[in-house]
Amino acid sequence: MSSTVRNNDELYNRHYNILHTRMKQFSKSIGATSGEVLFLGSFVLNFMLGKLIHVFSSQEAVYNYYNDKRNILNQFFVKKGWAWTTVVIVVFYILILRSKHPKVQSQQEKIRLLRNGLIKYSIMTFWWVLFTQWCFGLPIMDKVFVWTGGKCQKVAEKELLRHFPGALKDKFFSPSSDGESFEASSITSYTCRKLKGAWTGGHDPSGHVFLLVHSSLYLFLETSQFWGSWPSFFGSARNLCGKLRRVPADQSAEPKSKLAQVVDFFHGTPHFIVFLLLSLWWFMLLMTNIYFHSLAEKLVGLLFAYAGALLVYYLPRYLGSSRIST
Ligand SMILES: CCCCCCCC/C=C\CCCCCCCC(=O)SCCNC(=O)CCNC(=O)[C@H](O)C(C)(C)COP(=O)(O)O
Ligand SMILES: Nc1ncnc2c1ncn2[C@@H]1O[C@H](COP(=O)(O)O)[C@@H](OP(=O)(O)O)[C@H]1O
Repeated sequence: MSSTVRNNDELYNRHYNILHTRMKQFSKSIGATSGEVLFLGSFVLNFMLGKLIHVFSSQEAVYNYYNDKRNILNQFFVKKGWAWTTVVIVVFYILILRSKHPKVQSQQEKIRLLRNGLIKYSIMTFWWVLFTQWCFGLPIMDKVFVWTGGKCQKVAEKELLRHFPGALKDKFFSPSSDGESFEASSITSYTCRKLKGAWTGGHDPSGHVFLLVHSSLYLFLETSQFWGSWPSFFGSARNLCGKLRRVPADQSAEPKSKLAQVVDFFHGTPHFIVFLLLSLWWFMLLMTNIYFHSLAEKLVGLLFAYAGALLVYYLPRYLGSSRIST
């Protein structure tokens, strides 16, 4: 080996060790593992990557299928994002309970796991509801918008009469200064969209950024307690691909159907389904970061998503609570 290559290797190892030690120190100081710090940080990376792509892409690349709000990934997955997250966590728990994982052997362990899982799911669901759906009136994201001067404007009278008949119209809406349309500051963004109004004038935190980061943090922090290692994860995936491609040597023996092999794989690797959804959420977050909202609005969505995970997963660790242990 030449001395230049050896020097480079030594330099690389030294830098790697410094980075590794710093990372460990930082993780320890905030009560998280190195993997968690990387995962939490990946959303900031996504944010910066989105900005860079937006700035450096040509117009043709900036306008495409993924910034069409009607694209199927947005309408069928993200817009029902909490429901998909719920489906995945339920399937994950079923697989873990059936997998004879060393952490869930006895009946007592299973009950404790389910109880803790349900408590954390309920709090995370409640936080999602408060931010995006309802918070003793308007959801938090819409409250922020209205408090910063935002309104639902340019609502045509025809639309209004269709959805707000009679006295309801006067309760919520007043005529705009243009004299041709109506406006309101106490209806949700959802209602405004239904009325084909313009949701403008305030700081509008990104619901998409919130939902995608909130769901990802929940799935990651909830399932990481059962994580094995990357080599075994990829090993299982490679193994499955090999089995699906291979023609059985003994043609006379009853071969396992491909479907049965895939089912076996999901049983043995319950994290795979979580991995799939996390990949989709990360990709859709990148699309939101490239094409939608202002930087500040996305940052507020991100901070509210971090807040939920801090409350449910890090605060108990910090307080040394044993009631909702992860
Ligand atoms: C130990 C196991 C723990 C898991 C326990 C699970 C228990 C489940 C219990 C029973 C199952 C019942 C079935 C429940 C179904 C799931 C509940 C839901 O999530 S229903 C709501 C689905 N809706 C969504 O997902 C909507 C997501 N969309 C939004 O929040 C917003 O559209 C937006 C923030 C993405 C954007 O807002 P916009 O205004 O810009 O469109
Ligand atoms: N990744 C994505 N793909 C497609 N549309 C997206 C998107 N992220 C955000 N949007 C759209 O951008 C708008 C603002 O999103 P949000 O406030 O939730 O961050 C929403 O439009 P609509 O409300 O008209 O559906 C939403 O559908």
